[in-house]
Amino acid sequence: MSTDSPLIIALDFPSLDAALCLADRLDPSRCRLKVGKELFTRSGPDVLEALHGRGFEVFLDLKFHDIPNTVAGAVQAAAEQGVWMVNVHAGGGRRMMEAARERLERHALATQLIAVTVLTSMEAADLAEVGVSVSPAEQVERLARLAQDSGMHGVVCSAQESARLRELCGEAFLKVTPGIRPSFAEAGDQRRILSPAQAMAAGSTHLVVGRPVTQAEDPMAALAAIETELADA
Ligand SMILES: O=C(O)c1cc(=O)[nH]c(=O)n1[C@@H]1O[C@H](COP(=O)(O)O)[C@@H](O)[C@H]1O
Repeated sequence: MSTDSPLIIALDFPSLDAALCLADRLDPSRCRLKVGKELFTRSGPDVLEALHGRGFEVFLDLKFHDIPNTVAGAVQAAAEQGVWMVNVHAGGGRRMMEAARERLERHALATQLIAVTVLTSMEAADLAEVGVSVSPAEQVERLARLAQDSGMHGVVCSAQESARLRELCGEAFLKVTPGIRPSFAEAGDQRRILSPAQAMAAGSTHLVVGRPVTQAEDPMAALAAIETELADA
């Protein structure tokens, strides 16, 4: 089932059972689901089959970062399992991203391919420690431009950078933004955060929301509260 909703719920769970328990409380016409490293490492492709079988579109968030041939093969493997979206790290460079895009095209695979810029948990001091002396915003701009030049459909960035990337890369270039905190949620380990309504106003095309929904007593009510915040904006 395809949905118009910008919401992607991050299924960050340690087991297939726990993930499906949450998925069964959500509605594929109102959100997509994201499968990340912990869940995929534990469950393998079974989780993709189970979620597709329930009608969800799936973002496989494994943030591939390796030599071009290895990443191209991994992206092809993800796309052949029917995922809606897959990601790589823009820091892997132009040749890596181009190889991934070419591989999808060669096999006529329609999966959305996006690149992570600077993780939303990172701030200037974290970048400085890994030898990047510019601000997170500047580094995001640089990597987003490179990602677009390398044929990516969009990027993962903080919603705080969406407005600038809309100017720089256009409306159609996807801006998938984690670090979303509705009014009822805590920041936790995220650093560069915005509310759902602020993120959409800034030009985010998709909002990744994890704990505010998955840890809620009533996840569907939390999702509905986010929809209300978006509708009232
Ligand atoms: O690629 C991602 O999805 C991602 C990139 C990023 O920069 N920051 C980030 O938080 N994420 C993911 O987005 C989700 C955010 O979850 P919450 O912080 O619980 O809302 C997690 O699954 C992260 O792995």
